[in-house]
Amino acid sequence: MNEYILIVENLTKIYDKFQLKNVSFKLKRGQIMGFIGPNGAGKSTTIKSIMGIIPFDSGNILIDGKDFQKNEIEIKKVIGYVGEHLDFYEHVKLKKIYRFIRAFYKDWNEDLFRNLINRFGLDLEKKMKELSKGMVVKFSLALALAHFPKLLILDEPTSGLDPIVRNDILDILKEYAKNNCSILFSSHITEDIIKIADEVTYINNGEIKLIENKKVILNYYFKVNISAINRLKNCKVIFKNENEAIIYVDSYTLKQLDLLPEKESFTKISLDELLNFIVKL
Ligand SMILES: Nc1ncnc2c1ncn2[C@@H]1O[C@H](COP(=O)(O)OP(=O)(O)OP(=O)(O)O)[C@@H](O)[C@H]1O
Repeated sequence: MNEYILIVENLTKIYDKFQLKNVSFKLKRGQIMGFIGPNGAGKSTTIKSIMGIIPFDSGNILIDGKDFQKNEIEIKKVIGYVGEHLDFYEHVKLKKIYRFIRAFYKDWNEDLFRNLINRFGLDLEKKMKELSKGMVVKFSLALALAHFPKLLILDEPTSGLDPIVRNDILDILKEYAKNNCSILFSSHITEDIIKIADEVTYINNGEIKLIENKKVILNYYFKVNISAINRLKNCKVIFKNENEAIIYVDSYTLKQLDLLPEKESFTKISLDELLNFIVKL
């Protein structure tokens, strides 16, 4: 079995005023990847290309070891997707929508679906237009999870939701990933990514800028004054601008640095600060 549930290789999509440029990344089975980027960075374009919602110009997408374009119907059965705009039919009851979607999946687990509906406090007799935004996301998530997909792809699922609903959703996602399932999760809300992601991928202007383990960023990435770089051997420069650099310092070097005055000018960096740094490069 392929170690990676999702491989994106050199994905290119050309719009008049925007391009996805050779986007490549890999998602391991059982891992959660946070896909971070500012507005207009190309997150949705990447996700829609992976999902086959929009055609792309070049590149390869392998899901569960298979070429997506050649095996689209088969592959869609192992993916769950919650998109950015959840425009279901407003006047239709949830029970009608779910029965319609259920018919597409031979692996549909009715007990799991009912459990999620109860846990989320949803009423299947309600019409879509009667749901709050949080309820719509929860309903979409229940639909996406009920056929127990190997890969769950979520495009900004928590944006615009209050912290209580967001936490509910993040808890469900964490539980789901424990069963060796994988999640690709785009968000502006780095707080959510900190809570659940294993890996973090940064995108800006249609280009992947960084792919890194979240704990590595939080523990071993530092912001330093540019003047300190030359004096710091064994430190890998990740990004730099005129005044500052983001460096990676391994744990051995970190211990040595404790003895040096330079350590004073080291600051740990949050996922948000790193995004700001990348955007301003
Ligand atoms: N159908 C389209 N035709 C032309 N340009 C498009 C189209 N769809 C998206 N774009 C452009 O592609 C760029 C990337 O958009 P995309 O929706 O992928 O960004 P995003 O990172 O998901 O942003 P956000 O966080 O705001 O949702 C934007 O500049 C957008 O205007």
